[in-house]
Amino acid sequence: MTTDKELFVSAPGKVILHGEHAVVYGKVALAVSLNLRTYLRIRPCSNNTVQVNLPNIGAKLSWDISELQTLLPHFQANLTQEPTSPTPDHLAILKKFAGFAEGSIDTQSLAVLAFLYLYLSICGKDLPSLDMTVWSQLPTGAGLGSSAAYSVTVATALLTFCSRISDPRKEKAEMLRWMKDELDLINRWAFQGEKVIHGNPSGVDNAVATWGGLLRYQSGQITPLERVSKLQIVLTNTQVPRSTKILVAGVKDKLHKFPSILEPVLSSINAIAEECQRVLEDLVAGIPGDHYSVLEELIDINQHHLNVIGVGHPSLDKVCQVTASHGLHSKLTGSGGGGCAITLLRPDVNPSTVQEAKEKLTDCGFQCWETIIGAPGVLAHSSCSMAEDIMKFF
Ligand SMILES: Nc1ncnc2c1ncn2[C@@H]1O[C@H](COP(=O)(O)OP(=O)(O)O)[C@@H](O)[C@H]1O
Ligand SMILES: C[C@@](O)(CCOP(=O)(O)O)CC(=O)O
Ligand SMILES: [Mg+2]
Repeated sequence: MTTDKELFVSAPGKVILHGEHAVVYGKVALAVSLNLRTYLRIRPCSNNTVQVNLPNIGAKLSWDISELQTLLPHFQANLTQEPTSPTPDHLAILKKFAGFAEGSIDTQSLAVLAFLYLYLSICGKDLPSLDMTVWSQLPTGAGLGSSAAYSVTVATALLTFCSRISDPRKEKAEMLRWMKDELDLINRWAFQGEKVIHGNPSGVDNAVATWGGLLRYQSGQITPLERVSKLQIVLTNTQVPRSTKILVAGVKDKLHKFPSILEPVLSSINAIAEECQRVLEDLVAGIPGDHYSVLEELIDINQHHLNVIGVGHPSLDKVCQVTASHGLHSKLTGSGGGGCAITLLRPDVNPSTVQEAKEKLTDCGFQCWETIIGAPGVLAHSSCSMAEDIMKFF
């Protein structure tokens, strides 16, 4: 257990350029981290309780260690070094313990279950008394990977707190990060947290939140794409709430109902992601070509495919119409069904065109902002290095 009083960790949200939903079925996804982060503070308590404060979802809970210890017999297998998957029995036990009625689980309660699962699995040898607060710059449930940033910060904090990985603050390094093998362990535990929240996640979201930057992801294979050009995008939040778990389940049902119709669509989405990577690499290599026209066409085709698999929404169609009327191309990002869309900006785009499109989108009740992509993955922070405008939430 770390001796220092309190530890801060943070992890970025993400946008998926191409490959959402198809990546759940082993296809390629291209995803990039955002400069919006989730922050977590963890500190030891001396009152034999575990206190969890989640202001973004209005949850504040506390349990006695003695109560939590009654659950340990069900988590013995988890005490191995290897991250273990939550089973239906684990989730039923945790729902009952947390007082959540079976079947009535809203996505917000899933955060509590994910914490309990990770706490009992990672710290099970000697349950520590602790106080944890998580606050995020990311809108939750909007397709920006808030669940993954949450799972990565919780896994990182618990692994560091229980000395399962090193405490980077002791290394006095410039950027407080972990070694590759420790980041890999963080990512694999965070994936277990995503399984509680998403049901059947691909792992792309927690990979981006852990490693940061732009990466290619396919069936657990993570390929950082440092040598590709940075894209300028506008993020639009339709503010339409939705649950990734429900949307991912819906695609699974449709795929089982129409396999010969849906499988070619998923394969086409895979080809779009591959072609996008090729174009981005040509861009950075200075190979001549109308690269941005191709990138725009890929965005349009993929958006139509995402509608076909059932994860579109009228609000997302509206974003596409408004931006298209300004010569810009957009697609949903993340699980869809509302949430966020991305719009590609050409380097030579007229700033007034972008401003007009953003004003029209705002008039539709959407929230939109230009964003910087490629932020670092999970980081540790000393209290004194935390920005004041973040610290006010802790
Ligand atoms: N800052 C946070 N605090 C607490 N829970 C969070 C936070 N961010 C995300 N979550 C959990 O993740 C859920 C949203 O996950 P999901 O439906 O996958 O949407 P997305 O990952 O696109 O934001 C929330 O309902 C909550 O359970
Ligand atoms: C739809 C999916 O491909 C991405 C989900 O992203 P988000 O939770 O909506 O940010 C699911 C997954 O890859 O786990
Ligand atoms: Mg999610």
